[in-house]
Amino acid sequence: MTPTDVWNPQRPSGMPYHRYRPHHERVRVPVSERGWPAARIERAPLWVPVDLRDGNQALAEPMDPARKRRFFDLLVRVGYKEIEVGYPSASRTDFDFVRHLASADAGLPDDVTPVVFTAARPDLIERTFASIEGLPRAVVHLYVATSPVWREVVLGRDRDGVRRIVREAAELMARRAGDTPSVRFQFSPETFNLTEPDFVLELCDELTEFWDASPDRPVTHNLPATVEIATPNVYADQIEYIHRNLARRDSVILSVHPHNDRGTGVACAELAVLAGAQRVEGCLFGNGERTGNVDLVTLALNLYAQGVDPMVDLGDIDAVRETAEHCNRLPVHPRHPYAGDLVYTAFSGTHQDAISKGLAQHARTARESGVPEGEAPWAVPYLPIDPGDVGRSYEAVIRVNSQSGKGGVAYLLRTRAGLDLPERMRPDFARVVQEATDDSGAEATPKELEELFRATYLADGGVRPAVWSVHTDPSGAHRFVCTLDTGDRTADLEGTGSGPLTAFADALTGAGYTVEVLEVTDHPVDGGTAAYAECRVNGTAVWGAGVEASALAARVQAVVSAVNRAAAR
Ligand SMILES: CC(=O)SCCNC(=O)CCNC(=O)[C@H](O)C(C)(C)COP(=O)(O)OP(=O)(O)OC[C@H]1O[C@@H](n2cnc3c(N)ncnc32)[C@H](O)[C@@H]1OP(=O)(O)O
Ligand SMILES: CC(C)C(=O)C(=O)O
Repeated sequence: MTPTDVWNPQRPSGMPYHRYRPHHERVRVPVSERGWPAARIERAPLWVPVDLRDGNQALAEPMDPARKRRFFDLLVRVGYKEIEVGYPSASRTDFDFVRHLASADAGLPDDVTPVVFTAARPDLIERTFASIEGLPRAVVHLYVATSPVWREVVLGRDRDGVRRIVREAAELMARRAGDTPSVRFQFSPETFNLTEPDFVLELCDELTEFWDASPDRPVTHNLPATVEIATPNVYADQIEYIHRNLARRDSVILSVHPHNDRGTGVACAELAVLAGAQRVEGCLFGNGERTGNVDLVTLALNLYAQGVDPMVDLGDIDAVRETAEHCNRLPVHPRHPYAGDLVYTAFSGTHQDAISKGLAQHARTARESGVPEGEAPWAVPYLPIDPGDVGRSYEAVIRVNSQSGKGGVAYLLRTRAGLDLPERMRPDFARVVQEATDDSGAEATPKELEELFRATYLADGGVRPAVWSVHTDPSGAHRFVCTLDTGDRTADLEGTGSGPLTAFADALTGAGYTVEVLEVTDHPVDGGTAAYAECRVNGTAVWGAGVEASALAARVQAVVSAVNRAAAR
């Protein structure tokens, strides 16, 4: 046995992993300098949603015109300024949608530029230009796959052959656009991440030159991880290499288009921006081919959570999500970053404890510094952003089940039922909740928690002071006089003490209870007072509670509740 066998007992999987080649054997990235590891993202890149094209082409049921328009309006509302609106040569719906945007009554905002997508085929390019006639501005986006496997298997061309397709398409585009500045060009070497970097540079530089790009009319070179196959650092190296070596760099908008096959689309996009990308294409909530395009919502809110303006307004994330779900006919996962139903919810005890302490601290800090809670710096454990910032309420932040602890239970009782249990009482009620949720195996809603609290502490029990009064004599001593109903009989009792409760405890000795009041607190509630008392009853410490119209009645009731709970044990 080697030392490794001691701590790593894993054995060969038996799966045919040898069928796959690592990325570095397929593409060599000639990195000589690497700036991205130390870079920071200090401003948002230009986000370009491609939901209406790449997202749409991945749907079993592509969007109908009404859904397309609804999605487009959402994207405009959120604040996207360049939007890929379709593949007009591919379907009548897409063609008609672009024509619709070109019509006077479409209300295309002055600061929004539609992007239209085309393959490098003359008939498709012609149709694409026919679709944008009358649009005040547009980007025509040309794509051709460039990597060895796609060249050989799909296109049946070598590097020169692909260069010729690109060149001929570019010529036709330039002819159709004339020198109108309202049409700009975009090029995507599809499968960029699998392509030899020198070939990408060759194609991009040639187009920059041929289209005569300038800082006033830049060309967009968009470098897709069409199928994500390497770790994000590799993509970052690829992007940085192109960024450093592109010709006429100030006339090029360097864009990326990550997919998410390895589940690292977001990381690829972020590292690509560190590496020099200025524009990111993706889809809301990561819809798109296979495992999806990179998720633009996550990217924007990741920046937001770092104190960087995301330049899009996601303040009502549920409305954004509902529209995307409706248009795509696909649900967003409950655990989806920032937007899922459960992402601001804690079920587990220690998380709930930390969150409720954090929220209380946040409220205190805001109060003390005189700023609204929604403006105060955010530092609440387990919640990377304030749910309120994306339109989520705090109501669902803490939910109770059998894995919850006293902190979460107390938080819900306080915030949802107005009952602020003293710290030392919380474990007592948490045990009751634990038993109930262990039995049911289900979550306890705030309403159920309140009912459980009432059933545990406030229900009528064995003894009840039917009539009672407290008298204070001039020396300050208290006398408690009551008729105690014990269910099967009543007894007239009287006791004295330094306060009303000690006098009541003294009276209870007449009914056979030795009661010592150990701790009692109260606070106002709607229409009265809630009181909590810990009493030693016949030698056992027990908590009780009362909710009554007056503070004294609530305190007396809390002692009665403790006595009854002790008797029921
Ligand atoms: C990574 C991406 O997302 S790329 C975008 C993919 N999106 C779509 O395909 C959605 C819309 N597409 C369509 O509706 C259709 O594919 C159309 C209308 C564009 C073309 O349809 P068809 O003419 O029937 O061709 P088909 O769909 O079979 O595509 C295959 C052909 O396109 C060629 N092709 C693939 N990419 C390109 C390209 N970028 N430029 C030129 N030709 C291309 C293939 O080599 C193949 O040609 P071949 O038939 O000579 O072998
Ligand atoms: C062609 C580009 C933009 C694309 O959609 C991809 O590679 O996924």
